[in-house]
Amino acid sequence: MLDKIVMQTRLAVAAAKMDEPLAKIENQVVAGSFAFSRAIKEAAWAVIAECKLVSPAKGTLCNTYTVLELAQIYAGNGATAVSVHTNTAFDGHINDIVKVKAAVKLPVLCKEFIIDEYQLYTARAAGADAVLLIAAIVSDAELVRFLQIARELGMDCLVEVHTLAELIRVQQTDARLIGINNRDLQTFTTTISQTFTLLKHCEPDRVIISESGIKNGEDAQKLKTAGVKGILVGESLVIASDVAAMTRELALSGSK
Ligand SMILES: O=P(O)(O)OC[C@@H](O)[C@@H](O)c1c[nH]c2ccccc12
Repeated sequence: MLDKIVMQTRLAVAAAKMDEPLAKIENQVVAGSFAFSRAIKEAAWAVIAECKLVSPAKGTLCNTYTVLELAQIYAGNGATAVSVHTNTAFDGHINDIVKVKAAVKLPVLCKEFIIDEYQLYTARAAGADAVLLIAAIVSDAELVRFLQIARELGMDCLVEVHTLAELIRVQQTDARLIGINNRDLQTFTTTISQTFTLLKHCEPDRVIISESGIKNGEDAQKLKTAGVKGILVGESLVIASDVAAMTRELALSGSK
């Protein structure tokens, strides 16, 4: 699944570059102000709420709300930041970032499969405050380079790991924000115990976010107690019968 998405992303980036060369986008880019990491550090408990309408494994998750409506519900109910999928495998589009940024004040994370620096520029040009960098799909050299470019663009990186080997690689860089993905991107199965396992190996000065498979306030509470700074939640929010109430549950249970 991951390989297929990455391959399609490479093709999409190549096509986008032909359409709009990097030189052109570079002119439109205004540097950000690291609003994402600031919001997370200032929060006692950070909830990054994801607008995820479609998943490649499960198909349509939500057709009750648009990306914009979800972002507004999250913003009104205690979320710290909003995550917006821009990859076509999740039915996302880079313009969704533009729309969300125009409507809510919260910092926005661009949820992409970043394999080329071109995507860092398009994310920032759309207004993203942060991007996801998935350790499994980049080399060590790319990771360092992407972190550097994002910093120059005033954008934060949430660097995602799923295994101990990836965590060790990432902790050799100066990445501050590390996301432990509870989902195995090869099989798409999730278990929050992945966070408990890897947390023991995290250096104290890294800010850790637990990602995926978080079902409710009880899971959030356990993760907070274990020592993570926050959570990234998509599916449980978008399938909830009351999205606003679920957002509040996740936000409040972590601060108990
Ligand atoms: O919907 P969930 O299980 O709450 O997960 C959200 C988020 O963590 C997930 O969308 C995600 C995190 N990293 C990824 C990388 C690729 C695809 C998806 C993801």
